[in-house]
Amino acid sequence: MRIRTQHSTEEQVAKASILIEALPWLESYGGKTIVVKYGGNAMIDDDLKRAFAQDVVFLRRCGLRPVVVHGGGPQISSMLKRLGIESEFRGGFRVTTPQVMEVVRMVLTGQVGRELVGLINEHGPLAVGQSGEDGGLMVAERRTAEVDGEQVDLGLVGDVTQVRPYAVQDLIDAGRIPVISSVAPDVNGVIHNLNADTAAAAIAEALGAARLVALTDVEGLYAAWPDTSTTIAQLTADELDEMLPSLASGMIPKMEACLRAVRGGVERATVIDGRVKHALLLEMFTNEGIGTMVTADEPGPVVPSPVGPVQTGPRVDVARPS
Ligand SMILES: Nc1ncnc2c1ncn2[C@@H]1O[C@H](COP(=O)(O)OP(=O)(O)O)[C@@H](O)[C@H]1O
Ligand SMILES: CC(=O)N[C@@H](CCC(=O)OP(=O)(O)O)C(=O)O
Repeated sequence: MRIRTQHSTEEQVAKASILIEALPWLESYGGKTIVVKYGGNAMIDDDLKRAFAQDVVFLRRCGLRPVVVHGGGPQISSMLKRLGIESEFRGGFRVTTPQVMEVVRMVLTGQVGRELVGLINEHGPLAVGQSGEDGGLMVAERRTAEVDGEQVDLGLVGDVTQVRPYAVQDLIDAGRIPVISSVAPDVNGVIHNLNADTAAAAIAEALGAARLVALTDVEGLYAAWPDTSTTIAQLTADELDEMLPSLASGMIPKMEACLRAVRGGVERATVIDGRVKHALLLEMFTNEGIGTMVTADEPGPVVPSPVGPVQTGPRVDVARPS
């Protein structure tokens, strides 16, 4: 026998209304691909990592098609420190020598990716790890960064020029959750270090994802960083384009990635606070959402809608398998 704990009617209704608030969003996103970028700075707490894994599984079990693209900047920095290898960031990107590249590849694909796969798979055999190298997923091209008006060399840092999303699509179609690390070869097979936000945007675009959601360690995009009193809730691609030159450090690649995604056909790109437990569920299934949302220049209302992503034509070359 089990005695039922008594709750007030208000408590019961409050619980049910949370589920009911989620209903139109579940209907709207059912069957859609959602690319979630999990950043290194939001993945340093074990409790938060477990909650993140639960959220991703929740999306999949609700009929959405989540794909995780992960970073691991702090984890790379800590391994480099242990190995006594110097590294620096310029314009938000890590200057990557061949020696640093070996560590980046080892930490992202061999350590951070493995850990995320393990956490998701505590809920069932869902996650499959992939690097940008597997199945020729991404092709990189060496890039520079603008620092104080000048282009600086970053070493083996790449931008994404081509995505072959087929292996990822196969996994999604089979009910799996791809977990992708941000390294990729150039056309000569030389492995490059990709900023994970950049990789996530290119993959979201190539998959025709409805949403790109990037978890980070701030509330969203602050209007006048380093002042943190005002967080922008929503802005258009044009408004973001204007703000980009004034942005600092890690926000540069992150907001560039959001811009690229929405200009490439992703309906909305959002930066959310990964320090908040279950931030992903709050963003996906509540009316208010959290963080900063970037929309196309003439955004539709941010309400549940059964219409598919607006396709403005991919900026990355989506190669067909030969
Ligand atoms: N306008 C801004 N709004 C919010 N954060 C900013 C802004 N400009 C710079 N930042 C910095 O960018 C950081 C997020 O980028 P990054 O450290 O690369 O995150 P992640 O590891 O999650 O990819 C924040 O912690 C903050 O220090
Ligand atoms: C070129 C470049 O800077 N690459 C990043 C890759 C990892 C990453 O992007 O991790 P976060 O998402 O945790 O920042 C780096 O080496 O740190």
